[in-house]
Amino acid sequence: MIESDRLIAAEPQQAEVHHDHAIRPKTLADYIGQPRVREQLDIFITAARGRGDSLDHTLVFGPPGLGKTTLANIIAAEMDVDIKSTSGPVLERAGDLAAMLTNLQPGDVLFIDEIHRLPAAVEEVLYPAMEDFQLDIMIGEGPAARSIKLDLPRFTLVGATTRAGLLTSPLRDRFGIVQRLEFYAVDELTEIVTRSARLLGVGAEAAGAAEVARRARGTPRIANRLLRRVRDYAEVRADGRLTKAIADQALNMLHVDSHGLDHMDRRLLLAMIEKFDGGPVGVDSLAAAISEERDTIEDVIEPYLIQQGFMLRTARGRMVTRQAYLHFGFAAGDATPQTSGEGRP
Ligand SMILES: Nc1ncnc2c1ncn2[C@@H]1O[C@H](COP(=O)(O)OP(=O)(O)OP(=O)(O)O)[C@@H](O)[C@H]1O
Ligand SMILES: [Mg+2]
Repeated sequence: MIESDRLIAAEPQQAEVHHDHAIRPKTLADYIGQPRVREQLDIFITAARGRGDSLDHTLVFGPPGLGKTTLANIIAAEMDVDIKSTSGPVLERAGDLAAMLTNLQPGDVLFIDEIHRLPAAVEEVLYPAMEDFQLDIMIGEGPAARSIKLDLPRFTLVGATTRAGLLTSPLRDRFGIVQRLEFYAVDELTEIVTRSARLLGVGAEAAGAAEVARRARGTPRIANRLLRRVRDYAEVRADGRLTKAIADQALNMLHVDSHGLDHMDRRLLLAMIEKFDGGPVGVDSLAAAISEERDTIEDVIEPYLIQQGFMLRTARGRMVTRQAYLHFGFAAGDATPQTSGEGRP
């Protein structure tokens, strides 16, 4: 699991859930960035609505905090239907899914988060439901067991996952629309920070918002979290305005470096440099070396480091890049520090 004190953890933290309500975008027009996803969904939604049809089943995948749940809610709002939400690990038995399915109204969105964690027996119930809008389920056990078939209303399944690669192919194939969310560019995150600051009533200068955005690991959830911490700092140490200098001081105090890397990122990269000579190293050895779960490395830590060019995934294992050596003040390929590189933990 993620250490709960990880400021830039991409997972939501308890207290954030209700803060989020105020700043979570509710329409496609308010959803910043992801231009390709927005354009496609806009077309598909407009077309489905024009035909009076439900939207095709939609799979959304991408690293934590990039806006999958937000998008599921937006799809329902834009289709003007209700959304019923659940998640893979919660649906333990076929009956749990049957209860959700029989509760749907025509056109409704059924949102299943972490859909890669659906138990196999539950997933099998989903196939005919998605394809033919039929519920086909066994009830009871032994000689008294019988199978029942029920017609379901046409509904839209929206599935979200951080790891599309873990989906079985029969499940994946049943989604008519597949959207991949990308890390956000700094200017997009700047827009998100500016919007959130306005909704939270924080006076933000453009350069201040940009500084928060630069250090947010390409992730809106982290941008919003850093904004709240910087606001605290600005209120206590200054006049409450978010300026570049205040953002800089606050984020340095919080040990978020100029690339948005935190101690987890630094531990991972430094372990590769110092213990494995830069790699290649298998992900399991790496997980053991930094006492992290393999899943956390694969889902949460490494996608951004790879996207930013600090490390690579190769057939022989993970490797750090020249850029990672330089970031920590090493000469490339040499694990002896040359200068006081930034942000050594
Ligand atoms: N495109 C966006 N524009 C503005 N804000 C966004 C956008 N995407 C996400 N956010 C903000 O980031 C927060 C996190 O997004 P969300 O909860 O949808 O992420 P997620 O992909 O579902 O994460 P997880 O994998 O942890 O479930 C949202 O509450 C919202 O405030
Ligand atoms: Mg989510």
